[in-house]
Amino acid sequence: SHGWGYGAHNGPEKWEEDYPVANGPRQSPINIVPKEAQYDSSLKPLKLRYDPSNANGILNNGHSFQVDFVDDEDSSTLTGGPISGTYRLKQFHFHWGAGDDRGSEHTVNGIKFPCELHLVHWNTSYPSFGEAASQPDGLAVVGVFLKIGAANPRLQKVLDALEAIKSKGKQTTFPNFDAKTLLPASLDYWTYDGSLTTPPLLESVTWIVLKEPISVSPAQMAMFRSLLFTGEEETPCCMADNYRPPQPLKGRQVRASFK
Ligand SMILES: CN[C@@H]1CN(c2cccc(OC)c2)S(=O)(=O)c2sc(S(N)(=O)=O)cc21
Ligand SMILES: [Zn+2]
Repeated sequence: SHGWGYGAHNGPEKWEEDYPVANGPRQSPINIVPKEAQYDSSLKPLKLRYDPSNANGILNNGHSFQVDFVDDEDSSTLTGGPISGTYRLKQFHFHWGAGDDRGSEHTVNGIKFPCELHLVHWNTSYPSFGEAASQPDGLAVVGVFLKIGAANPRLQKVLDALEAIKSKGKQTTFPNFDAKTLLPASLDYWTYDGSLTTPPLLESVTWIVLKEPISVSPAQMAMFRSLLFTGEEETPCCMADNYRPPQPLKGRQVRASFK
């Protein structure tokens, strides 16, 4: 089937054909220009409380891989920051490049990072994730940049699971993982109103992009790139360059939690 993807025939330039919201007023990702971000002293500190026992499984969904969390209680939550109420952690996943010069979705002053982590949360004022995903304040995604440096031992635990989910549709159990260990020391962030960066591109995301990156080594980047977009029966195609480029700001304001 001609599902969406990141290739020449089904990639980001083609998504508008099936998802016209691709040209909407609050699309993501964007290029962040720190000098143009407005410091907002009313922004609260981010509060991320994750219970490692909520970690459930790890899945190759053919676009990225995601670690899914049990989200039927308020045990792994995001509160504070730019949002009001309580949002539950549903999954985290990554976007990365075939080379270290690209891979992130958000950029900073036009700079691309080799990888970007997204922690997806949904607003518990709605009855379910699916309901929340269609509301303007339904989702909150925390974005964390990865930059080339020393090997990241906390990330390694995730990467060690990838050989079991090499091809599309494969999944395995992934118990007892503390997603907080993937966060940098500083929770300073930029925030703006945006969308999912993959189809269905719903304009329901409050983006919270952390200023401080975490490290990843070249060998660890190679492990991301060892995954396949393709299923076991198909001609193998390495999973990489699974990022949407920055979208027009269309008058939106980016706020900073820090001076
Ligand atoms: C494939 N899309 C990912 C999976 N999801 C998904 C799956 C089905 C329906 C749906 O919307 C109703 C969303 S998701 O909401 O967990 C997210 S968030 C997100 S990102 N890059 O903007 O952080 C990518 C995806
Ligand atoms: Zn993402």
